[in-house]
Amino acid sequence: MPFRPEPPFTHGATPAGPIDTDTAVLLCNLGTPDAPTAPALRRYLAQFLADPRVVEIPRAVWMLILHGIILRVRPAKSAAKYASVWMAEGSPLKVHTDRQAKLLQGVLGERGHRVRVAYAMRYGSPAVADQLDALKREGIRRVLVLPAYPQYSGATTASVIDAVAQWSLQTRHVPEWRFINRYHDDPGYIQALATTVREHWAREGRGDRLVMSFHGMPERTLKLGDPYHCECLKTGRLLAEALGLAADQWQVTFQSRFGKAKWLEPYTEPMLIKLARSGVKRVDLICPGFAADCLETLEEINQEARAAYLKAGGEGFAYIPCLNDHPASIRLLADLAERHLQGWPTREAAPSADSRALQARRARDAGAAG
Ligand SMILES: C=CC1=C(C)c2cc3[nH]c(cc4nc(cc5[nH]c(cc1n2)c(C)c5CCC(=O)O)C(CCC(=O)O)=C4C)c(C)c3C=C
Ligand SMILES: [Fe+2]
Ligand SMILES: [Fe+2]
Repeated sequence: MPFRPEPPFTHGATPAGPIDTDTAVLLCNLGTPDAPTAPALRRYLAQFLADPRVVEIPRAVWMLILHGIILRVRPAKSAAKYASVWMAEGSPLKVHTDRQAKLLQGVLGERGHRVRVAYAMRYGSPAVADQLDALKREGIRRVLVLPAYPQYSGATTASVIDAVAQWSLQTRHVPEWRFINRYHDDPGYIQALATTVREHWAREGRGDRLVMSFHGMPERTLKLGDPYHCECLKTGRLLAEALGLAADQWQVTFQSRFGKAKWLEPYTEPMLIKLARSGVKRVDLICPGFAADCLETLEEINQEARAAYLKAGGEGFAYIPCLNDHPASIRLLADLAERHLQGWPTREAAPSADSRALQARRARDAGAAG
């Protein structure tokens, strides 16, 4: 198999990127369509839903269902939903992730680290492989991969690792890698979530119940050993503890069911309807598993689930936004990165071509004198 062409290599040359460094942090999120249109959705869903990490049913059967039914029906429906949350600069997921990467670059710089921060999307653009190619062209030799998933799952975190591994398979000179697999119980993450809840309460008042809604997964993945469910529950418990909530003041639910199989329960929307019918008048809803607002939070929760709760008799529904570019969120990402960068020379100035040449001359002179 031919390898990707290597960028030209010159001994002693300084890295060619905007920062004189050979270390990068690659922030990776799920991905999103390029436009809120049926053709863009078809391209995006075809890539996303063909990932064997995402849909674990026999390939041949699934490809028939995917291409024969899902990609004919779903793109138009999903495009209309995306259109309802699209921002002037693009898809919310991409806009927030882009901002996170830029702010993270700034904070790590302020903390004295010379690192290049870039972001990539697992599906769609900017693709993981394209970003890794670009980083290599800038002279990057070490990459810390930070999947923007606090809770590990095979469908998300491991799929990002697959994309990096796939690129590695086609690359001659592979960088040094580090991966952050999870941060679901990281004190900084829990505190960042607690801060956004408290700020929300201070601004808008407090509901009767805090519902923590996580993206779902097929239930069988739990039985097959995926740690996702346990990590969601732990995040929920730690957040409730940080906020001093009693057992009847919070609960964890799972949203975004896809397909007909049983997914992790309780499902968010039916639970909200149940709460409304049982007399819980005001709920606050947070989605702790999403590092950035996206279709699943802005449309499915803040539009559809809100409407279902109010229709069932609820009187107040407050959606608490994802961490996005909140200062506590960027601090969290910087703390995570800093911890995992340890031992890599990000605090040393990368030697310039001149200083390397000087060192070489001194070594030569010392050799000649001795
Ligand atoms: C946060 C963690 C996520 C897990 C776990 C996850 C699993 C998962 N998702 C699907 C199917 C779909 N998800 C879709 C959107 C979507 N999913 C996540 C995150 C997780 N998914 C995000 C952040 C988003 C939003 C992307 C955006 O552009 O805003 C969609 C596409 C939208 C739609 O057509 O409804 C699908 C489909 C499966 C099958 C799965 C686990 C097996
Ligand atoms: Fe999803
Ligand atoms: Fe959804």
